[in-house]
Amino acid sequence: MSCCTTSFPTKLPHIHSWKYDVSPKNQILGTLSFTSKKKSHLGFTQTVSLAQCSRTNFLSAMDEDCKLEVSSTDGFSKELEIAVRAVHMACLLCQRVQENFLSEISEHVHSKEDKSPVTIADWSVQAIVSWVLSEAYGSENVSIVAEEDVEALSKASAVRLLEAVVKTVNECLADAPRFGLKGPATDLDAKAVLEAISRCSLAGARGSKFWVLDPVDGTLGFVRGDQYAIALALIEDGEPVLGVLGCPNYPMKKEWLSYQNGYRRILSRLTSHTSESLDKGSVLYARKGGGKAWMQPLLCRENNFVWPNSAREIRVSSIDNPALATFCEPVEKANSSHSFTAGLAHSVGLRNQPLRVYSMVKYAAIARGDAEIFMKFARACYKEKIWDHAAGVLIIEEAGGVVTDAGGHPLDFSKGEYLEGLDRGIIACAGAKLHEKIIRAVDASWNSSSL
Ligand SMILES: Nc1ncnc2c1ncn2[C@@H]1O[C@H](COP(=O)(O)OS(=O)(=O)O)[C@@H](OP(=O)(O)O)[C@H]1O
Ligand SMILES: [Mg+2]
Ligand SMILES: [Mg+2]
Ligand SMILES: [Mg+2]
Repeated sequence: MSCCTTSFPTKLPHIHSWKYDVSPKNQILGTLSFTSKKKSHLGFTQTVSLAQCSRTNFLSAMDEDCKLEVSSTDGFSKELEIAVRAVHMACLLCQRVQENFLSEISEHVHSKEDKSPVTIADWSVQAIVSWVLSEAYGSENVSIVAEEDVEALSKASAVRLLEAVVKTVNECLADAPRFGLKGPATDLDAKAVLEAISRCSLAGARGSKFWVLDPVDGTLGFVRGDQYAIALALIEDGEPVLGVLGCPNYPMKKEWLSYQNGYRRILSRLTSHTSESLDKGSVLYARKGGGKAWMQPLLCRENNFVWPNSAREIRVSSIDNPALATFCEPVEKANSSHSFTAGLAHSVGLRNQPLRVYSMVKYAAIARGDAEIFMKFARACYKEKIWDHAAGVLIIEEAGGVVTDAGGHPLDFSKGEYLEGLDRGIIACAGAKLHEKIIRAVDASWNSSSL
């Protein structure tokens, strides 16, 4: 990641370690990472543009024991930069909508044909991500596959609903400059919003390069005031190459995840804390092949929405002893068999209670090292969708983890809307040792299961 310019610090009293790299032209470009003994700096990454800073000047400005890390700026940088910003915008949009929901849920939640919930946040996020990507690359050059369509929104009876979506979209796009993005010259009208949503057609899922978006993953968690995620990935030749996961109710600190009684409770705890804990959410991202994944706090009103944002590298947990490991699974029994995973947990020697969390926040928890295993075993008749997994899979892999189906095969993102050929279920682990144990346990107990 590069682009954002900040002044280069010449006096660094708090910095105790740096890593550095220098481009062939003797210039330092990219992301400057540092660690510092000062608590507020610890583990953070400052994104800077150092194009004007020569190696000689730079080295002489450093303390002797300093190391500077500059991430490589390859072809994905601009795409990742824009995707991260779009997801940040989407997170703020969802936070605003969720706050309104908590007072009048029933008026805002609509049922889709399959009886699953959909809200103005799902449509609005799809519209703004589609709009931002199309503005950046030209709509004819961008292919996006996303969960929602405009059928319900386009009905004559849905006029008020559509108005609410248009209003939410425009409020969000008005904030684009805060994120270094250009908003529309004038507000989008209903036609433009519907067009942005419907541009994300499933047909794109068969191309060689396309974006995959779940505008609100875990809509049930969202309407219940609990965890949910915004998931954006770029697929190239059937594999995720960029992944961004926005987790608006999953702050930088692990302990908030265990609050399963909803957002209200989390909020009341947060407001009684210092400004540090006012970060209510996080955005995780990774690029394929870098072997690194990152996490940023959400910009928030209390911090005056300052961009560029800081980022911290994340890594999976080093725990490989099942007795110490925690596994995550869906909240809803209908989405994954709790009894089958309970049997697996017992046979592998997992002792901790399962962490039941809505949405791809489960993937985020593994990537951040807050849990070690994620398992999902849906009913045989259910086909997993690519947007429910693409971003999370890449982020876990780049953070050092392993994700496969229950047969140990990588998930196949090359066959359209669904993860075709998925063997039984999905298993994500912090490390290969735990992963092998789970795979073996699935084999041993599958035939006697009713799945
Ligand atoms: N029957 C069934 N079986 C398996 N999976 C299903 C099923 N129905 C839905 N889904 C998809 O699950 C997504 C939410 O998954 P979660 O892991 O978050 O489940 S849970 O909400 O915690 O129970 C959810 O994503 P969203 O629609 O984006 O919320 C669905 O794509
Ligand atoms: Mg849905
Ligand atoms: Mg989903
Ligand atoms: Mg969704």
